[in-house]
Amino acid sequence: MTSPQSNTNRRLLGMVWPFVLVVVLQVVLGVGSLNVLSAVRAYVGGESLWSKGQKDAIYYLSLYAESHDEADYQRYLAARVVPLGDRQARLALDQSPPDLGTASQGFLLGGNHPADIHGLIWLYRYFRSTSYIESAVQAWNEGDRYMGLLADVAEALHDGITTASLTAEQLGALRQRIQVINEGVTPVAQAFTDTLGEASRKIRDLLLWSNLGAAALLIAMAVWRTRKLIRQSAAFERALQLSEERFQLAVSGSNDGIWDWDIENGVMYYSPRYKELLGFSPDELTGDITLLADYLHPDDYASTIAAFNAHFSGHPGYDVEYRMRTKSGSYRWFRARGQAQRDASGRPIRMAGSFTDITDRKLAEAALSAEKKRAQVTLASIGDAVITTDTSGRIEYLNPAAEGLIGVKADAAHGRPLGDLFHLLDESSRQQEMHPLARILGTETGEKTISNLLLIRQDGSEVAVDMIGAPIRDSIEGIIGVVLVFHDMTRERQYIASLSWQASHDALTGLVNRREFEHRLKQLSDSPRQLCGEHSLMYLDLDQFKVVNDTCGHAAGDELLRQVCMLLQQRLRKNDTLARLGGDEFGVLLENCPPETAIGIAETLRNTVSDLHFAWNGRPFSVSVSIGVVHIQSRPTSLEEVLRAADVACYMAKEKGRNRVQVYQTDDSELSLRYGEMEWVNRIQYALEENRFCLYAQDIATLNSGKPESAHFELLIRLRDERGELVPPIAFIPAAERYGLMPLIDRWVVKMAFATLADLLDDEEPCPIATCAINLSGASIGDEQFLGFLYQQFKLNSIPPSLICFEVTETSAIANLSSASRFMNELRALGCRFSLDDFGAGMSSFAYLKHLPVDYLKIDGSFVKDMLDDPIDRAMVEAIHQIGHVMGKSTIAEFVESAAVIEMLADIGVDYAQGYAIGRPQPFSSDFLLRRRPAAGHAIAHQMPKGKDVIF
Ligand SMILES: Nc1nc2c(ncn2[C@@H]2O[C@H](COP(=O)(O)OP(=O)(O)OP(=O)(O)O)[C@@H](O)[C@H]2O)c(=O)[nH]1
Repeated sequence: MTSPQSNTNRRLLGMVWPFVLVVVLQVVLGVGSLNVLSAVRAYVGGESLWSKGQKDAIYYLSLYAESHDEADYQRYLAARVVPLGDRQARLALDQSPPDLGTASQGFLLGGNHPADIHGLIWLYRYFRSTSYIESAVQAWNEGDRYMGLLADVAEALHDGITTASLTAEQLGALRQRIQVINEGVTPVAQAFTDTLGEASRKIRDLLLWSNLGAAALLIAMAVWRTRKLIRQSAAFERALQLSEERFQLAVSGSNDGIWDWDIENGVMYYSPRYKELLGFSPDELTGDITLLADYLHPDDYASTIAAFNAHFSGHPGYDVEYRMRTKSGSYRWFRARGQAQRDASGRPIRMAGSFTDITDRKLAEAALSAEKKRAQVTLASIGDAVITTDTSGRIEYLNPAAEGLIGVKADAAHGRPLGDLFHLLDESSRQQEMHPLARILGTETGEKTISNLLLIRQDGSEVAVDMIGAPIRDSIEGIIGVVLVFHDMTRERQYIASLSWQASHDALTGLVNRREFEHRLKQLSDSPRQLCGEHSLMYLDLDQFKVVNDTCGHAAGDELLRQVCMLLQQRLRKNDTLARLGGDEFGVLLENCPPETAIGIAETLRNTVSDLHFAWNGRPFSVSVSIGVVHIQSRPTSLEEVLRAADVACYMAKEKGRNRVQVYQTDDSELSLRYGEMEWVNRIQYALEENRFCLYAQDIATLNSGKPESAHFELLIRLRDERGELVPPIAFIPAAERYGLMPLIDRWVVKMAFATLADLLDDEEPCPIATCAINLSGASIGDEQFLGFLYQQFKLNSIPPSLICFEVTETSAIANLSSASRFMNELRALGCRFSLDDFGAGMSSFAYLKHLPVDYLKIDGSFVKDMLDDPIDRAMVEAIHQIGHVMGKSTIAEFVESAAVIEMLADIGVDYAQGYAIGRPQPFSSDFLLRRRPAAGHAIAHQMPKGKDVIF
């Protein structure tokens, strides 16, 4: 790996090498020039010595020729050493190869400075053939030739002198020759000098120009290189700018912040976007790396520092997610990524990176994770078995319900093919089912619901299941597996069986219920057997059953019902159907049973019940049953008719004193009457729909003053029949009571009465009414919904409750004693009053009276009517009045038809009287009410209850 330093050096070298080259060239040129000049100078100096040596040699030889002094000759020899040395050097250099040692010696002999020897040799060797040097060498050669001639002369002269053989002429000739040589050598020496001088100048000029040229080249190169560098720098700057722009674009496009940490100097740079992400402006948030610690979420501190340390110690890349506090104080999630720059020793010196807001991603991840957890918890907690497989059918996941269903733990099942763990059969055919995957992946939508399967486990045990399968798809690979959901149907099957049992049976007794009974009866009447068979239907109703309930509670009643059922069942044939039709009513269907046998069986059943010794908590009860019998074959009729006939027959049995069997006879007039009663059901319903009921009011007078109290009256209902004739209540009330229509009639009465009263009360005149008495049936009192209806009506019409007195019959109040007294107490708390109608008719009355919170006792008309003639009736009236008074209740006598009766009642002290002698019933309307407006100053003040909104 190359270090950044060596990279820098290489780049620097790449930039400056041309300069280095030129400088080196310049230096080489300079050094060469100096050498050349130095050598030229040495040659000039040498030549001077050479020339002087020549001249000295000629001079001393001329002197010797005259003086013949050996010393002069020796001087001549010494003087000629320099030219001879130079000659030796030249000749040594002219050899091939040159003899450099001899040449050096020669130059030294030539008197040259040893430091110049190298330059002399170098110049001669390499510039020998250049024109000026060559000319100089020619002159040097020529000079040496003269020195050779001089040597010949010197030798002859010395020989002649030393041998004294020399003649004057010879001497003269020799002197002449010396003179010639001197004359010949002088121009040569001059030429040598000139040539060298010229060469020296030329070389200097040459070197000068060379150096100038080199300098010019250097400048040119410097200019060229600088321009190139400037161009490169501009291009580099452009590229840098472009890169910076791209970087900025990328950064702003990525929406990331940037941080740059100069580790060595501890300086931290945060980009404006970085600061913006934390909610700061660009000139806020300055500081070093410690700033991170201030804003970092305490829980993320350790992991962030660990990531830094890991990266510094060699882990590639720094990538960490943490929460940071923003300027507003809230925390957001960020992802910081970075890379450290290191020095040659690997020590981090700088670190920079990006800073991304990942809060949304984190929230999405958290939501996804919560979703996943929810899905996992859901899968773990749902009752259905969920199995997922890959596309080859190998199991990937089982939820706990699936583990339970197939009897294999998820770990053991993982990776195994489905077929290893269980297989599926069609429940009815027990044929092997196609592999679920093949069925799911074979369909177009991929979803498949298969019901009625049997899942066969590894151990062979079976479970009834329904299966829903669907492919699992992802957005890349398409189908990646299959999910199978198995619903264990075992409980459903049991539940359905139980439901169907419950739908057709009575839970208390286990007998078939009314629905099933009617179904069987219908099947029988529809079947061909009907034609050839004789069947009978019985309707059984226990006598005074509610006495058991009222005195010992419902548990006792239930037990009695169970015991009666058991006994009845024992007395019936196997194919007979005994059903509980409701309450204490039972039905028996006797198939293929002649009338006489049926009557016999009915008697047996009656006797069985009356023989039952039922006791609860030691208290014995005598139990009996009334039975109505219908022979079905006797008159082919509809199912409803048969049932109604049996009901009517049973009713007649009750009417005749109970504990008896009554056979339905079509010509029985009593039965026909009851039967006709049923006709009223439809007529009443139509009358309600068509609003054909109307109200009459009958005055009730106070007997204290002997005058009727105009503002006290009882409302009486009438029905206008289809032909417009008035029908008295006695004609339809029994039917309405028996067939459950009284609550409807009561509601109609209350609505109509309240609306009429409201009209009058709207009037600003004083209220004329003291008491408006309204009859309520037994079915309505004690009914919570009816109570709610009354509250609503009071509120809707703003009727003061103290205006209303509800009349209930003694029998209906006693029949539902506890709920009736609760009902009365609630309304009395509101301000309403109650009177007990037909009092005395029941004669169990007095016992119950103290439990009933009534204000008035209405003495039954049967006692009042004949009291003038019948002392017993009179005594009854007196008794009722006295007991009523003792209990704080006012008394009202009904059926008062004469003034004598009024007088007698007044004598007894009875408080109020009602009857024809007081006033006949009149249509109830505003006129009726206005006629009863009291004299001024006698207006009746009725209080609306406090907080009536709350109460109503
Ligand atoms: N213990 C108990 N009582 C029930 C059940 N269903 C209805 N009853 C009561 O059975 C009684 C039926 O009374 P009725 O048949 O109207 O009157 P009764 O007292 O039998 O008098 P008669 O039929 O006129 O002889 C009512 O008091 C009901 O509340 C039940 O499942 N268990």
